[in-house]
Amino acid sequence: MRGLPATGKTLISQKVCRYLKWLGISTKIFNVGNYRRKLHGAHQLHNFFDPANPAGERSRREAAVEALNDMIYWFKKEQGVVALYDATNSTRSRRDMLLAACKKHDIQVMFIESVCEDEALVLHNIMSVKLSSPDYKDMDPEQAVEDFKARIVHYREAYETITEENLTYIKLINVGSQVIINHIQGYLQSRIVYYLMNLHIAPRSIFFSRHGESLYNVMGKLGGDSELSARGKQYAKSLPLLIATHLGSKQLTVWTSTMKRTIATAEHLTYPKLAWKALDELDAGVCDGMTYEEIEEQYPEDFANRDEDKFNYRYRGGESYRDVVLRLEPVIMELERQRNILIIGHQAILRCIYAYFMNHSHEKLPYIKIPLHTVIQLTPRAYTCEEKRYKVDIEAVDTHRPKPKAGGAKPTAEPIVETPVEAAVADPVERPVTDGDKDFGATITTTTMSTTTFKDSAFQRSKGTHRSVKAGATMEKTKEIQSALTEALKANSIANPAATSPSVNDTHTPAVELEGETLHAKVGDATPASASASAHATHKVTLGFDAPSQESNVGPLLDSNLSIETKGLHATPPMARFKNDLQAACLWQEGAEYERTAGASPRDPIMSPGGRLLKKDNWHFPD
Ligand SMILES: O=P(O)(O)OC[C@H]1O[C@@](CO)(OP(=O)(O)O)[C@@H](O)[C@@H]1O
Repeated sequence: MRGLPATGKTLISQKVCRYLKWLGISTKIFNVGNYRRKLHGAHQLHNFFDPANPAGERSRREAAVEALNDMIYWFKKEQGVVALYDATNSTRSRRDMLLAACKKHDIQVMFIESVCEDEALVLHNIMSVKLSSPDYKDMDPEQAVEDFKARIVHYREAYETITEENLTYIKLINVGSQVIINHIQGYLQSRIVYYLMNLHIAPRSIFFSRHGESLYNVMGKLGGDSELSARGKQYAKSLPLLIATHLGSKQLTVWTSTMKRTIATAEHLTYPKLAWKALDELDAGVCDGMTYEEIEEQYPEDFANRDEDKFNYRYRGGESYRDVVLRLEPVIMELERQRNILIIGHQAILRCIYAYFMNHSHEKLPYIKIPLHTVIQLTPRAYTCEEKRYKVDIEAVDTHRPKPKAGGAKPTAEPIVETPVEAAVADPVERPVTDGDKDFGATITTTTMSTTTFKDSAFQRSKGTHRSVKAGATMEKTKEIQSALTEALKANSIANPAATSPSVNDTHTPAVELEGETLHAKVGDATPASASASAHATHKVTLGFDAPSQESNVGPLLDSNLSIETKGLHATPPMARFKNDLQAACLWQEGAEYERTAGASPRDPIMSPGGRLLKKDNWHFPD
């Protein structure tokens, strides 16, 4: 970070950190102010920061060096991916020190400079965050403001803005009203730039509500696309008054998913509406339309795996919470850009979005309580979000399944994350449907979002560090299997010189295809080969990747030609959801084995019990 005191550096650091961690990228803030307070005590008055005060200068440099050392240690020893070095870094000499240390340890540096010429904004920042800092604890507020202003003057005397053309930087002028970017390279840097360009500090609230109770909720079934129950419809009618009570006359846009239950819940709201495909509920794949009990009975191993690591567990033919986070990334970007928004969504979806704003870990995220018939209002404050919950007095089933206790015991009644209801709203009031309301059905538009594909090498590495131990073990096992397979395929290739070549679309496309009973694979540098397998046998399906190009440098975690076998994994079969998504392949976990039914037409669509079309159309899962 770079910038004079009270220009929003800490706020920016915290937001970037929260965003990257939510995406699963190992990120940490190193705040030099905290090191200074620890080494030299809080309560330092403005002359400590005077560039003409050599003792102060030495002490401040000492704090900067300590923070820098810790940061480098974190990169090296804890496999950190993005560190936010939060300090003014206002002089060229401090910048040079930082650059030299990072270069020595092969760390790329991107400067984020915040320039704020708006005096009123700086004063607001001093009042809202600086006065509550330990630096001014027990000091008269007026005196504290004066002291802080004098501190800014000292920094301004020595301030040297970045002008070096060879440095990577983004300058945010007056909270992004002007943005200058220089030498931005790679996926992560451009993602951060895009994120920063979307931020604003205008006051606003984000409201969340699940759809009204659905018929499937009443039956305890997951997913599907069912209608609202009678109580759910009643909740939909109560929403306009509830929202108006807490929003007043401010403008609002309503976002729904493309599923019937969220669209029906928004029916009586007279604000502009938008239906996002990206907001559709977590896809439970073959379990879509089942109850938890049915899943436990029919897929006991999967059921246990999900309880063990709910964030990473991916339903057969469906999604994991991790997949959903990635799919929601464009929604988060848009939310940051927008003002007042009401999202009418689903349990899993709202957990992911709520976790982003409230900074919850991936472990806690899938257990966050988002009850039916409750509106949650989040209002961003200086470094946090203020939360209010309004529970509507219309009964609804409880769909929250808490994390089971270790040792296979039944779920505890205690959720991991539960926010108390802070405010309740009066009884819902029915309002007659007006002509204006009816028109809104037609104004709903559908935006189809595609899954984000990550290509940045640092990101790939960070995903690797988040693989569970099990997944790591799988990678090891995979290498063994790969070499055995290589041998088998080579032998087959010699025995069968007419073997056909697999189709390879790009460098990250799995170079293995199943055709009828034949597995085509490209292994190593060997000529593409094919291997036959006998009918009715359980097939081991192997994914192969072309060697990553030099530039993409996916690092040591993904060897070229690494294959991943689905036996022992419960991931989506290859070439289904993430055809070109290398990182998704790294996240597969262990689970049950797939079987392929010989003779089933590869083109026969397979529907989930809840009526969702399963995407891997040539696969059959054991009953
Ligand atoms: O991840 P878990 O806790 O199973 O919750 C997700 C489930 O919540 C449900 C309800 O059980 O969401 P919703 O009714 O909000 O669409 C299911 O559709 C979905 O599969």
